[in-house]
Amino acid sequence: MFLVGLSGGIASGKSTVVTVLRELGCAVIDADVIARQVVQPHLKAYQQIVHHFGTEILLENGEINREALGSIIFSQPEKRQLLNSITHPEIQKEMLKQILKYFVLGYRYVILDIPLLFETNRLTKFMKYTVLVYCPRAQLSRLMQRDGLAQAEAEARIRSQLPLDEKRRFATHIIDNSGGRESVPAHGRGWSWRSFKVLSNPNQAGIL
Ligand SMILES: CC(C)(COP(=O)(O)OP(=O)(O)OC[C@H]1O[C@@H](n2cnc3c(N)ncnc32)[C@H](O)[C@@H]1O)[C@@H](O)C(=O)NCCC(=O)NCCS
Ligand SMILES: Nc1ncnc2c1ncn2[C@@H]1O[C@H](COP(=O)(O)OP(=O)(O)OP(=O)(O)O)[C@@H](O)[C@H]1O
Repeated sequence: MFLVGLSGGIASGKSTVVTVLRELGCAVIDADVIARQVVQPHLKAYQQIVHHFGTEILLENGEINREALGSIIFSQPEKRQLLNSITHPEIQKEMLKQILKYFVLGYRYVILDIPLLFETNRLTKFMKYTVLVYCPRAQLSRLMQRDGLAQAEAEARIRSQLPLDEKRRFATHIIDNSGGRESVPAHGRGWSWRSFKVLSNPNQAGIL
């Protein structure tokens, strides 16, 4: 079995690409989904977050207030580092379990959607390919629109990650997601594999 790492900047279109890959029958493991699961009340990461960030970052029902935690960690690098050190080991353990599940099910390729793949560089050595979803020009406006953020907040989130052009140097394959939805042929929810332009794909058939 081969692992394929899929990454990109915040709001560059990873989930949109993943929707299409899932429709094509690919096995996809989503780190953002797992990141939500591992901070459910009373799990280890939850307890550590409350210990370090205080009960002010909790909602009334005891769950983590993601908006409040986000506004702390995207503006304070040392707090971001702290949150990463709490959550990443738990996320990686759960990813490993899911990889094993797909291995047992007989999948030849498993796609790992990991926003911080290139920042957490040590994971890339396990990947057969690394794919970057790339859309530098539209990223800021898509992020502001999707999350209802002011420009300064959206820019802080983008700055909390490696610049797209640096990530680009590490990726074996690049998917250009600059094209708008209107350029996409009517299909399903409006997306198809043809929506995206693969810029460098020596082995595209191998991925799919
Ligand atoms: C800060 C949190 C609470 C914000 O939650 P929210 O629901 O608003 O955003 P969501 O989780 O959907 O993440 C959206 C995007 O933000 C970016 N992002 C998330 N965490 C980080 C981080 N620690 N550093 C840089 N970018 C990040 C990613 O591009 C991600 O796709 C949440 O992202 C979190 O718990 N992050 C720490 C865990 C983590 O590193 N997740 C990324 C996957 S490994
Ligand atoms: N080609 C496109 N044309 C227009 N809008 C797009 C395109 N691709 C994605 N979007 C929109 O941009 C926003 C960000 O896309 P998406 O959520 O897929 O990004 P992401 O990389 O998964 O984000 P995150 O890092 O926050 O998880 C969404 O609102 C999505 O609908």
